[in-house]
Amino acid sequence: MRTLQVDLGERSYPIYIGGGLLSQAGDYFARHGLSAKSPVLIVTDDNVAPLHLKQVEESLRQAGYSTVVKIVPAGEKSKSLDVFEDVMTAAIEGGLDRKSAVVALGGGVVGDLAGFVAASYMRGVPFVQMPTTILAHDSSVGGKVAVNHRLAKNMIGAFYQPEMVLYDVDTLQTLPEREVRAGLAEVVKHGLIWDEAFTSWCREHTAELLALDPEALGYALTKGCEIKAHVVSRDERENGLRAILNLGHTIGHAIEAIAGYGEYLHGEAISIGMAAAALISVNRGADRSLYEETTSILRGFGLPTIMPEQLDEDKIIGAMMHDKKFKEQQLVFILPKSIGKVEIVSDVKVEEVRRVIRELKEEGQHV
Ligand SMILES: NC(=O)c1ccc[n+]([C@@H]2O[C@H](COP(=O)([O-])OP(=O)(O)OC[C@H]3O[C@@H](n4cnc5c(N)ncnc54)[C@H](O)[C@@H]3O)[C@@H](O)[C@H]2O)c1
Ligand SMILES: O=C(O)C(=O)C[C@@H](O)[C@H](O)[C@H](O)COP(=O)(O)O
Ligand SMILES: [Zn+2]
Repeated sequence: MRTLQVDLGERSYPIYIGGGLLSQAGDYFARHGLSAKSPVLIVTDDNVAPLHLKQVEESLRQAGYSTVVKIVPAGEKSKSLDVFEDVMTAAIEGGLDRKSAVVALGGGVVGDLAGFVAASYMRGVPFVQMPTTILAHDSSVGGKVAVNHRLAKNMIGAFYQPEMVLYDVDTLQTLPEREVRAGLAEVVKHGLIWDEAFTSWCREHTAELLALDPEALGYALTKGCEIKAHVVSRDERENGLRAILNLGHTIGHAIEAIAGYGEYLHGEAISIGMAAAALISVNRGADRSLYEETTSILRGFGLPTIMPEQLDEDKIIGAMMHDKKFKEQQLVFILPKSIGKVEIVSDVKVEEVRRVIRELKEEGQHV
């Protein structure tokens, strides 16, 4: 078991990464002083519930906690105000009080949704992340919680940090292959923004990661969490540095919104976005090898790097303008400088984006 720390100055919280952690949930709750006198709300989805809910409930019960469970439909569509209201209803009907904890047991969808409930219920109650996807090594750390609006991703949300992250990596063995690939996109992102050596390691261990080799996966997720924790610890509310975690997201979020939530998985959309960001850098003078290396790593994980023909250029641009990264009339892009290094750029012109959308569509015609 490894423990990392997110250090926010006034407070800090741990990320526990290891096997068998869900069946020790109750002990961790007690150790972190979470109240056993108030009911705990476990939010999960209908894929995760049959796999992992029982052990969490059992462990909490043994430690003296009573639980209320809300199971939401699996998938991105559950990051909505409607489902948010359903979870709130479960919290009120379940008698949660200000000392109650909300647990997110699942992937990034459940984490973002339950986190926003925790931030809002009675203006904020304790929150615990129990991630069960590879992608959630990213989403469970750092306190960004949100639901989507029809027009834009993560539009309604808050910064709300958990009490702890309990990452039981044993759960990952049941992930469908497409989710494994999509989750690894954020692992690769962490390498591309911060650590050239880790990016090379990911390339060299692609097969082990795709095969869910516990040792390789444990290393990659610890490294990914470490990079994320480090960045968030330096800039919790995205006043500067934290924006680098958005590599690939300017275009990626637009793809998710215009295609209809869930059509492209988050990891798939940001993979295309990372290819686009590298190509913008190349069009601005970087060596073409930057784009080629980036896309070859992503393709190695079976991730998409071309722009699907059916995605309308004007709609992508329109959706980008609704994103949080469009501010003061400027589009903020994270552009790679070299593998492992990025810069935050706010002078990317819409014409440059149109150009890469077309170029990435043309790439598709050659495959
Ligand atoms: N808050 C953040 O900082 C942050 C960071 C990255 C991504 N996100 C958000 O995270 C979301 C994507 O997260 P995700 O990819 O985990 O999606 P997800 O939560 O939809 O999970 C993916 C799928 O895997 C299933 N699943 C989950 N755990 C499983 C397991 N152990 N075994 C079998 N199936 C399992 C789920 O039911 C779902 O169908 C997006 O909404 C994205 O915007 C947020
Ligand atoms: O934690 C962050 O900061 C990130 O940007 C991580 C991203 O992977 C994640 O998808 C995040 O939800 C995007 O944030 P947003 O502010 O662009 O909605
Ligand atoms: Zn992301």
